[in-house]
Amino acid sequence: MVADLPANQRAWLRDSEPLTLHGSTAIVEVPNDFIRNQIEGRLRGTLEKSLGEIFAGEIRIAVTVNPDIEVTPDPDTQAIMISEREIAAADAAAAAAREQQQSPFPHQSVYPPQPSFPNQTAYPTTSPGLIPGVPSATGPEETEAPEAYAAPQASPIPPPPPPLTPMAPTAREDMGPGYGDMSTIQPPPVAPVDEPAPARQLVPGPPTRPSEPSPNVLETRLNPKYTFETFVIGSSNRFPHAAAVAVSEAPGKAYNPLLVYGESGLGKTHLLHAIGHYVRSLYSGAKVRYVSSEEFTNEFINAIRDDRQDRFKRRYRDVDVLLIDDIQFLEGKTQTQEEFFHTFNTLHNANKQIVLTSDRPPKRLEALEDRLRNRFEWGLITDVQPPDIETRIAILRKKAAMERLTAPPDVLEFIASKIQTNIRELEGALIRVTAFANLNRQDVDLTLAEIVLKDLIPEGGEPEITAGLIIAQTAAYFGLSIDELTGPSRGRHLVMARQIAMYLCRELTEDSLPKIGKHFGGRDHTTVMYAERKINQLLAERRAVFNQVSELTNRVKMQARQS
Ligand SMILES: Nc1ncnc2c1ncn2[C@@H]1O[C@H](COP(=O)(O)OP(=O)(O)OP(=O)(O)O)[C@@H](O)[C@H]1O
Repeated sequence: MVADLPANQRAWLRDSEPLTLHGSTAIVEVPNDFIRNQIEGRLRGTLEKSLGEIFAGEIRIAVTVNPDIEVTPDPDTQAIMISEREIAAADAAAAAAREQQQSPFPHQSVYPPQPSFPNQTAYPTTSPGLIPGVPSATGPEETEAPEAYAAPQASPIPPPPPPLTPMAPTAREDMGPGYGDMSTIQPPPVAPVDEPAPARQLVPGPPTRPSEPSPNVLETRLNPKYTFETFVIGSSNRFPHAAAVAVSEAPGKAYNPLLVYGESGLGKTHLLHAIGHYVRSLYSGAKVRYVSSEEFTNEFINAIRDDRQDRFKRRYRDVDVLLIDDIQFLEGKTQTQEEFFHTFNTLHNANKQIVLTSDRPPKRLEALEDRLRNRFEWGLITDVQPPDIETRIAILRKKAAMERLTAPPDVLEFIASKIQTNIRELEGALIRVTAFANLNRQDVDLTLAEIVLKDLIPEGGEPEITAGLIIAQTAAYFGLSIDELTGPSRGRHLVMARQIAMYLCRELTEDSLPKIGKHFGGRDHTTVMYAERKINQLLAERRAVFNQVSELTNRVKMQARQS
């Protein structure tokens, strides 16, 4: 099939190297952005079909740029048009490859090569963590201040990667010395761009010092705890982790977009934030923006309402890395999809990195426009799976060390054996067990863990729990009306009840932070984050809170089973 390609298209493959086959994704390295764009824009379908036939199954291509690959010069003409001799040689090579059912790439004799991944282990040994500046809610008034993170701490930095090239080089420059006159090549189809992204170059540099907050540090809204350093790698997430590291080290070059999908609580958001931190630690001044697609939608609606679309556009198009969480929420929202389509095009055309997460692969995002779904498939798609028991134990161990929670290995193993899918629940169980021990001035042991987890994990499977049920039960438990619980009042008693209800929504439902905020009178997602963190902390400090949370959990679960 490759032999049937026009000569200029075969030229793009000539210097491409198949790197590894991971599941159904074939990773291909190319020397520069131009060739990547050509392969992604024009050859993807052909190559995927060809590989699909060879491997007798569906194969996706992910193209990454490796500037170390030498572009082979054409010795005769120094032009893109390949000579008859080369065509014949390429044909012969391709035919041989076909015969051997090996590689569709003209210059590769063995496919797939040994599994490997670029830059897999290189990430900072010290987190470029940001310091949380969260206010405490001790006064009579509710503290609903959104999470505000101060400047990053100075930390040792890894050796800087090579500078990123400015985006949008001319095709001629980008093809390298061997291609000579490019006039015969048609540029790849370029998506419409509303506004060009500013041409800025990311320069590797030292991390920002705390005394010198970088201009956009508050804008990034990254959770300081979600770094690569705190991310436990196991077989369930090795590939998405490696891909996340690769895009952080070479934003806009490695895979663009990178899309990570998987079920709730498996670390997708953690990876997004980790990319943000790592990019910021490697490239000083890099503009990184994290947003959930629900917030994107809300901000877009507000921008239209307030007639501030220009500001909105600038906010999302003038970035080096856009991290967008839970894109499934764009489904069915036509106008927001339209806006995101243009945002995506502007960034992608400018070689700015886009990373997306979703609860499903793009193919299954049925209520998404084809053109958007199609773009999501341009780069690398990878999934996170539920962790195996070893990874679950390692996550608990790390969490215990980070939060200074003492729990012996048999207890960690017990918790890990009981909670098998959602890592958020896994962490929640550890916090509850250690909090219970703390309140009773007891050591954490298996008997205690069994008691606590018995309440948490009922026999006979999990009933479906909704935010509405939690709100109704919490209101009744505290003698409040639902309107009071979800309304604007900030009396101390109300605030605690509301924060417990938010915490339970986070623990017992799969609703996202913005969605939970919506259930509580349209509060911001950062208010929900704050409530979750505060109740987690109070569980270990105040017996009353522990008891209230435990009793309410039981009531909610019992009610859910009955309905
Ligand atoms: N591999 C991991 N190592 C350490 N912690 C992890 C790992 N995976 C997930 N976690 C932790 O589990 C919790 C849930 O993860 P996260 O919020 O990233 O999940 P998610 O896939 O984005 O879920 P959702 O789709 O519901 O938003 C977080 O506290 C996160 O730090």
